[in-house]
Amino acid sequence: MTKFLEIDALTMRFGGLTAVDALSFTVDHGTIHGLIGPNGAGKTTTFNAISGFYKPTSGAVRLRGEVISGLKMHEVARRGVVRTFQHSTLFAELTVLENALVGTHMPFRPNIFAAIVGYDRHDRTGAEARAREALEFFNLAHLADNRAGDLSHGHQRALGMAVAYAAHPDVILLDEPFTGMNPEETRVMMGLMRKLRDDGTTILIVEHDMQAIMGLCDRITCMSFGKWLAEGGPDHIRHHPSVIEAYLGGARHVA
Ligand SMILES: Nc1ncnc2c1ncn2[C@@H]1O[C@H](COP(=O)(O)OP(=O)(O)OP(=O)(O)O)[C@@H](O)[C@H]1O
Repeated sequence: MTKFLEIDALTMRFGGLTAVDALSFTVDHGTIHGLIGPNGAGKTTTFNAISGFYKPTSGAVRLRGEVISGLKMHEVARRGVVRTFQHSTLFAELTVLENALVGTHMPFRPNIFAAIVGYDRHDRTGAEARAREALEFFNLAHLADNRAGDLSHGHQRALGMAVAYAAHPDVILLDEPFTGMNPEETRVMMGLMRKLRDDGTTILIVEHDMQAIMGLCDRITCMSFGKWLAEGGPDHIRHHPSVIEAYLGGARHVA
């Protein structure tokens, strides 16, 4: 059977440093899959290679058997894999709805301003319906006309996901979505992610908040020094001796 999202012997070198070293794992359709590991393990680099931000030194990423590694970011997005960034990439001066509109055109136009002004009324109507649907999905519809920069931190992160969702992706890559969130915002965000998964979107998530990862993920891959270290459900990973050792070496605790 064709694997859904397959990372196959992915390797990424920066000069003499091998940040990701022949990493292989598979993300199943309709799951929340966590990618964890101590600082510097290579998680963000892996994300960047999957999303098209980096071209891997060797190895491949395949979606439903089709190679997507080495493509440009918007080409990867067009094939259904969209990422959010560690830090907010919203347009603070634009409204919430306008930000979501940018998302509807993410797979098609790298030029974001064209997304707002550069297409005919028919296109805009369809795009606006999709943008409003995304806001509805993330409980942001009542804030559509607010300036994105005026939203609370939690709402801004939800809007970041709505922008990604507006592109109707098959896979959303989330890079540290809980950073800077209070427990209530984290709880709400976890609910939104489950809703997204139950709606059929596959999620690959990098996150340091172990409690959130353990409570959220169907499956977890742990990497260390660029290499695959362990994989399994939260209970398997939580008690895995190599995982515990890797984290203790980095003075962190596994929840
Ligand atoms: N553009 C780059 N040029 C050179 N080295 C890099 C580059 N990006 C990452 N690295 C190095 O690759 C290694 C892996 O970094 P990466 O950011 O992927 O790890 P990480 O697991 O995401 O870490 P963290 O949890 O701290 O975010 C590190 O040693 C880092 O210094």
